[in-house]
Amino acid sequence: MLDKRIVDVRLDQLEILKAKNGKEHFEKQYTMGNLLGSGGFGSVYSGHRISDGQKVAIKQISRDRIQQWSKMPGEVNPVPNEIALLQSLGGGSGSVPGHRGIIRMLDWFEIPGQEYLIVFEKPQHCQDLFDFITERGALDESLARRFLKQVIEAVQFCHSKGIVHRDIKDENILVDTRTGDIKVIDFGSGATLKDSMYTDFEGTRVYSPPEWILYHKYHALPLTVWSLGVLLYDMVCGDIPFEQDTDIVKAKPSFNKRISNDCRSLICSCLSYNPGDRPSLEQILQHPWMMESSVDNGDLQEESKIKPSL
Ligand SMILES: Nc1ncnc2c1ncn2[C@@H]1O[C@H](COP(=O)(O)OP(=O)(O)OP(=O)(O)O)[C@@H](O)[C@H]1O
Repeated sequence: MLDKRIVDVRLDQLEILKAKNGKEHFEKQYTMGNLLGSGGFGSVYSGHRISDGQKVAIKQISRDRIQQWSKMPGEVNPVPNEIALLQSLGGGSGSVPGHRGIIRMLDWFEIPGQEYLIVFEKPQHCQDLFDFITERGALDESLARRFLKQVIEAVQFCHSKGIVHRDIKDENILVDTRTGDIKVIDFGSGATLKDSMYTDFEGTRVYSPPEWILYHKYHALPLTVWSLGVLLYDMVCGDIPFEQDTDIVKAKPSFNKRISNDCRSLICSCLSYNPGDRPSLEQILQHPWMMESSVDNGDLQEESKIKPSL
């Protein structure tokens, strides 16, 4: 005969599942609007929270696209790794304080057998950095510095929480076009930070370092720093430095724009062929180019006067 306590616990778990799961439960709280973007792992829609009208972004990930699952405290079933990482970074119902440079997960839902819906804050006046650069062309160095500094601070926060993003790139950075504040998004390729070697990678190949292309191995910090080098080049030159594997493994970016020697030296040191020759995040922040003064709290629209195309 079944122990009554076990039956009660199972029924409690069922109640939790019923409360958390299901499209109906989602639809009572949120509405879904236009497609904002889609990528390898899912589609992202705009939407709003019914209770207060707050604008949100809703990421829909179909179950069969999910590669990594995690056990999360308080959850009966494993959840997509992305949800577990976002929760550790202060999202969802967790009590961990978040970081202003990292997108906040507000909620998530499982649609059993089909998909997951992750609800994010949607900053006002935001545009991803890929579109921002596509519209404006290469950014001036002071704006690139301002963005890079914020990205590094967000990445440092992730590392302090034991998480590595592994897909830092322009498409995964949202810019508030009024204030110049940025938020890192898309932890779908992230992982727990460890000192040992990684042999799996779901990030973006053109942002990945020679050691991944050649040997399918890398350490978290040099991988991150390489991607920051690609990102900085992309911001100041208007496009990424390498398209082909053969160019990545040469690790010799050629510069099609006039940029300062200090900026060039920082890019080249992040894009060092040997992972051990790349600077740490702290060393990047101390680099002479990063130390140059820029209008840190300035209004982005003020700066945009330089480029009347906006
Ligand atoms: N919180 C958000 N607020 C506003 N826009 C967002 C938000 N999250 C994502 N987007 C938009 O949706 C796009 C895709 O988001 P995201 O990178 O998380 O999805 P993905 O399916 O993992 O994409 P990929 O596979 O290309 O990395 C982003 O580039 C951005 O333009």
